[in-house]
Parts: sequence; structure tokens; C-alpha cells
Amino acid sequence: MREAAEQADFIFLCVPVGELESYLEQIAGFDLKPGCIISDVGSTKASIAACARKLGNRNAVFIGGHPMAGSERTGVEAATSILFENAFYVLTPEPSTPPEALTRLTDLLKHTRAHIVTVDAEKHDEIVGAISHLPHIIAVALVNQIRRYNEQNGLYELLAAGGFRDITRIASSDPALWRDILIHNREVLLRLMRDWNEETGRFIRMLEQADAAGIEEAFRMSGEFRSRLPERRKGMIHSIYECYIDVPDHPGIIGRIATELGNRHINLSNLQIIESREEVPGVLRLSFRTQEDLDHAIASLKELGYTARY
Ligand SMILES: NC(=O)c1ccc[n+]([C@@H]2O[C@H](COP(=O)([O-])OP(=O)(O)OC[C@H]3O[C@@H](n4cnc5c(N)ncnc54)[C@H](O)[C@@H]3O)[C@@H](O)[C@H]2O)c1
Ligand SMILES: O=C(O)C(=O)C[C@]1(C(=O)O)C=C[C@@H](O)C=C1
Repeated sequence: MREAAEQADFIFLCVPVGELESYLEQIAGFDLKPGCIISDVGSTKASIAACARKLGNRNAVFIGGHPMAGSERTGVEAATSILFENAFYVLTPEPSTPPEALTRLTDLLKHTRAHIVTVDAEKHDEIVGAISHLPHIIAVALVNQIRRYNEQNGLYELLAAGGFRDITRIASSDPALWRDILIHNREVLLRLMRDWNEETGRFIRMLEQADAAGIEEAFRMSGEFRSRLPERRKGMIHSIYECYIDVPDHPGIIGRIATELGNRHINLSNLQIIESREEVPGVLRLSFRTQEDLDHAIASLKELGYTARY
């Protein structure tokens, strides 16, 4: 590691959050190239930023980083060359970070086609705590609640399909990775969990009082906010023109749809079966490179009798 680090212009630390500080400390003891930039990809930023401040700069500059991309999968098998494309990549420079170092790092990261955003490390942890870490806790808690019911009656597992799967994918994330993330952001998460308790408390009160209007309003407000979120920020740039098609359970149906589009010279860029029902290809998601292809595909599929929608 010393040999590689001492020749490097850039060093990225890509280990679990709990290992970051010890690597940064080791690297700080090496004879790094003048101007070397050290960054990381950890999901929390305040603790590694504090460690870097303590170690000081010497030859190198540390700039924390966090690509908001990835999935519940880990290991090299989960890597793809387009992982960061169109994703937001957060950098957490300090007021003392030399602007030219930040420019060199962003120039390098541009090749990933991610959108670079800068914010300070503490604010990062507050925001990402709310939009990433809290949802992971909620998903895990929910799955464990249902897992306990299922011990008494296996029907829970059998019937758990659409909604449950949608909200719990991230409950399959790597336990050790998430142990580190939650522990390193525990102050923020404790505050967020208290707010979460209030949020669930509001639902308890609405149910106790059979407050139909209140429940409707809660769904209306959440739907409104959620519909403002871009459908798909990361992944392949070209897959943002998407439509959904209900596919009946007939052999060869997917091939037929693809062939019909091909016959009309409509270029598919991606195709995904959304598994909402066991053993039934429920919904097909088709992606195109242009709005024109998408509109043409929807019109053609409707003409052929399929239910196609944006
Ligand atoms: N998975 C995501 O969605 C995601 C997204 C953004 C950032 N991150 C962050 O990226 C970092 C890596 O996560 P990942 O999802 O790529 O996980 P990963 O398991 O795919 O990669 C972690 C790598 O670190 C290695 N490793 C573990 N302990 C080590 C040690 N003590 N010394 C040296 N190597 C060690 C593992 O062998 C593995 O190759 C974490 O800090 C995580 O918080 C993850
Ligand atoms: O989509 C997922 O599976 C993720 O967990 C990705 C996700 C997120 O919560 O958005 C998880 C952790 C990372 O630090 C960044 C991205």
C-alpha cells in the first residue's frame, strides 16, 4: 500500500466507514507526492473530516466524498462501469481546502458522469441521515416486525408482495457496512428517530380517532412531495425515457413486445421485469433514448392492445 500510495496523484479510500480513519492515519504517515489528493466514498462524512483535520495536510489534501449511488449489493460483482452516471456525487471540502485541489478532484470525477454537489461534512450527515440512513432503519425494523409475525403464521411471507417488497429492498443491505454507517451518524439518527416516533404517533392518533380526513391528507401531501422527486436520477443516462406495460402471463410475450418495437424501428435501451407478483411477469419497464421513441412505443403498444403508460 505504501508503494502505491507514494506514487499516487489521487487516493480513494473505499472501505467500510469504520475502517476509514485507520487507513487515513496510515496514509498520512507515508511520503506522499506533493499535491496528492486523498478522498473517500464513505456514507458518513463528519467523523472522517474530523480525523483529516486532526491529521493536518502536510503534502496531501483530504477532500471527503460520497457518491449517492449503489445498491443493497456489495462486492466487486455489484460494480458496473455506469454506477455513478447521472448520480449525485457529494464532496465535502473544508473552508481551508485549496480551490485548485477541489477543481482537480471534480475534473477527475467528471469522467464518471456524476453530478458533483458540495456541502459541509456535518450538513451532509444530517441530510443523508434523513434520506438514506433513516429509511434503512425503517426498512429493517419493518421486515423484522413482519418476520416475527411470520414465525406464527407463514402466510405473511407468502402474501408479502408489491408494497412490502418496494419499501424493504434496502433491508437486504450489508449488515457490517450499515452497522458502521449508523454508529458513525448516531447523534443525527437519534434526533431523526425521535421525529419518526412523532410521525408514527400522528398516525396512531388518527387511527384512534378514525380521522379519515387526516389520513387522506397525509397520503395526499406525501404523494405530492414524492411525485416531485425525479423518477430516476442515477443509472444509465439514456434510460430516463421510460414506460410501463402490464404483461399477461403468456409464453413469449416479452419477445413479442420487443419484436413489435423492432419492426417499427424503435430502439429499446433497456428492459426490466418488475417482480411484483411471484412467478407472474407483472409489469415490464421499457427504456428509450429519446422522448420520440418513447411516445412512438406507447402509441404502437396501445394500438396492439397492450396497456402502456408513462
Ligand atoms: N453500497 C452503497 O450503496 C454505497 C454507496 C455510497 C457509498 N458507500 C460506501 O462505500 C464504502 C464501501 O462500500 P461498498 O458498498 O462498496 O462495499 P463493498 O463491500 O462492495 O466494498 C468494501 C470493500 O472493502 C473491503 N474491506 C473491508 N474491510 C476492509 C479492511 N479492514 N481493509 C481493507 N479492505 C477492507 C472489502 O473486502 C470490500 O472489497 C463504504 O464506506 C460505504 O459506506 C456505499
Ligand atoms: O439504493 C440503495 O440500495 C442504496 O442503499 C443506496 C444508498 C441510498 O440510500 O441512497 C445507500 C447508501 C449510500 O451511502 C448511498 C446510496
